[in-house]
Amino acid sequence: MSIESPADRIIIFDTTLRDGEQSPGATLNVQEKLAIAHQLALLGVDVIEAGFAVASPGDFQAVKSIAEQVGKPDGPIICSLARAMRQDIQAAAEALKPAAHPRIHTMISTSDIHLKYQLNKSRSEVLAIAASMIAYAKSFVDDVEFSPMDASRTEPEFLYQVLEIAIANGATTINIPDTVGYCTPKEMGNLIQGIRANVPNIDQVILSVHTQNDLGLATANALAAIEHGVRQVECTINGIGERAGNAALEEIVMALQVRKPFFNPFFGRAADAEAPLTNIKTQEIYKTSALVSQLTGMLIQPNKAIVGANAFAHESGIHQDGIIKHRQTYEIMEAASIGLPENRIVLGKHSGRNAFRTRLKELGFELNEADLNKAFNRFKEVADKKKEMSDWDLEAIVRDQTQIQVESGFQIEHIQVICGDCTCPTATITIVTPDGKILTDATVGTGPVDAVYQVINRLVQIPNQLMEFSVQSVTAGIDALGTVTVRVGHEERIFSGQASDTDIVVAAAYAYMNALNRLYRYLEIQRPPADSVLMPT
Ligand SMILES: CC(=O)SCCNC(=O)CCNC(=O)[C@H](O)C(C)(C)COP(=O)(O)OP(=O)(O)OC[C@H]1O[C@@H](n2cnc3c(N)ncnc32)[C@H](O)[C@@H]1OP(=O)(O)O
Ligand SMILES: CC(C)C(=O)C(=O)O
Repeated sequence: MSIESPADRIIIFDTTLRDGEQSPGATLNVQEKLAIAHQLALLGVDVIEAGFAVASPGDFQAVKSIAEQVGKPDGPIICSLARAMRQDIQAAAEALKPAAHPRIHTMISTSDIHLKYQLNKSRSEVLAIAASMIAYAKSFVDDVEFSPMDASRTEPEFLYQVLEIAIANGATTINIPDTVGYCTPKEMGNLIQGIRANVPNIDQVILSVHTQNDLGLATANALAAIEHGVRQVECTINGIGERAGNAALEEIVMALQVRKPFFNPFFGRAADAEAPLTNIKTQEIYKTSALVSQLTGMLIQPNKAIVGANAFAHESGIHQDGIIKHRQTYEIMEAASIGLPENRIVLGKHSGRNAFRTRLKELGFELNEADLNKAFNRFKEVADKKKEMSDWDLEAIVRDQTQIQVESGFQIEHIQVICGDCTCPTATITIVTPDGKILTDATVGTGPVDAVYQVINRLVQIPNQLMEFSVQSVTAGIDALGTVTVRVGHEERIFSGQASDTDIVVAAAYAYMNALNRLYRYLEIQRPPADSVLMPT
């Protein structure tokens, strides 16, 4: 893809795989990052920030694989973050080599508080580093983005000076981060206005904004920046990211779509102009959101704008009355516009493979034969226990069955649990180890889940701490599928796992095993063979 006339629309820079992955516990492996990157390309994002190549061998490999497999000539720009340091820029350039459109995103702090306490550098030193490192990045790629970190708390005159030097040394995108989510929308507008008025040549580069959500203002700040001339926004799916997260892609995109007549004049268009303000295929939003939530284990709060379970639900009588009479009395957008499946009942235990495949296709899932068979077998098992199968159930089944399996992990063979108010909860579990051994053990616990987790721990023997456990019902009704999400900690890292079943104790066992398999895989990569050098030195 190319960005020929950035003034005409908003460039969507997705940083789910970089800033989003900085959410505690959202660690993704390379295959998971690739799956999300493919979906982001389908969604139509312009730029994918695939990671921070120097951060770890895994991040380097993820950027490289995404550059190879998603960074096609007609695909998005693939970007890696790099501190304003030679080793970071070299790692980014190396990992991005296979991309048709590579971008290096380099950054250095500019606020006095960061200079004094973190970098221990003077303003003139920071100016010199920014100039030389942007020029260095430019020696590898044409497309260089520069971020003055903590820009919103930087003294404006110094910020203007840094940006002027960044442009003079070849930056093609200037990104303004509100790193600690401190700005209000009015201040953000003034900041952008000040930059546009005081930085020479600023209109020759793409002006971008990166807003954090510490005060819940990330989307509002991004929209305020757009009103003042910013043409790229950095955002993440479901708003995940460091601390309280980033501006949510789906909120910005839908605000620009639903309120197009309001935003059009800021692009020099007539209020009723029809062309979209982004390249996003909004019907892919729901699917992307669900995939990111599943793979990161970051649940979506039910009242989350656009993608929350309640976002299109009408509970109260007066609202329902209005909706029945005329939808738009209480709805400003249609669920279908974000690709939300309608809760229609379509299939049951007597349905065949053809109807199953057709319905999945309508829901946007194109499965290969092996995945289709796995999902169909599971569908039949669930349909035996559950009278009505909704689109939501089908989706949970497909995601469960086709989720990226951690290679060489532990598999649960059988699980049996006895519990009740006059018995000691007891779990018996058989697993297959990565090297093919079959092991069985049993124990009692304070409750069925405790018993199951104790047995799994005894069988798997990977030290870990259960940090979070949650159960969500996929649909209403006593026979609903339950989705269990767990997070386990090991030293400084957190790993998540998810699984669905009509029996939530079974779902809990599989979710825990999924998380432990991720931890197991992580521990395996910590011991790479001596000849595997992933990062340039
Ligand atoms: C606002 C943001 O989201 S920025 C992105 C944040 N993301 C991450 O940090 C995730 C990935 N990070 C990492 O894996 C590690 O922090 C690494 C690999 C980058 C660096 O690891 P380490 O070398 O162990 O350094 P550590 O993380 O302890 O400290 C950061 C160092 O970078 C320096 N630094 C921070 N930002 C910059 C910058 N933009 N340019 C140059 N140096 C910088 C700090 O001053 C500190 O250096 P010091 O140790 O000499 O004081
Ligand atoms: C790297 C920059 C853009 C960042 O994430 C921030 O400042 O929050």
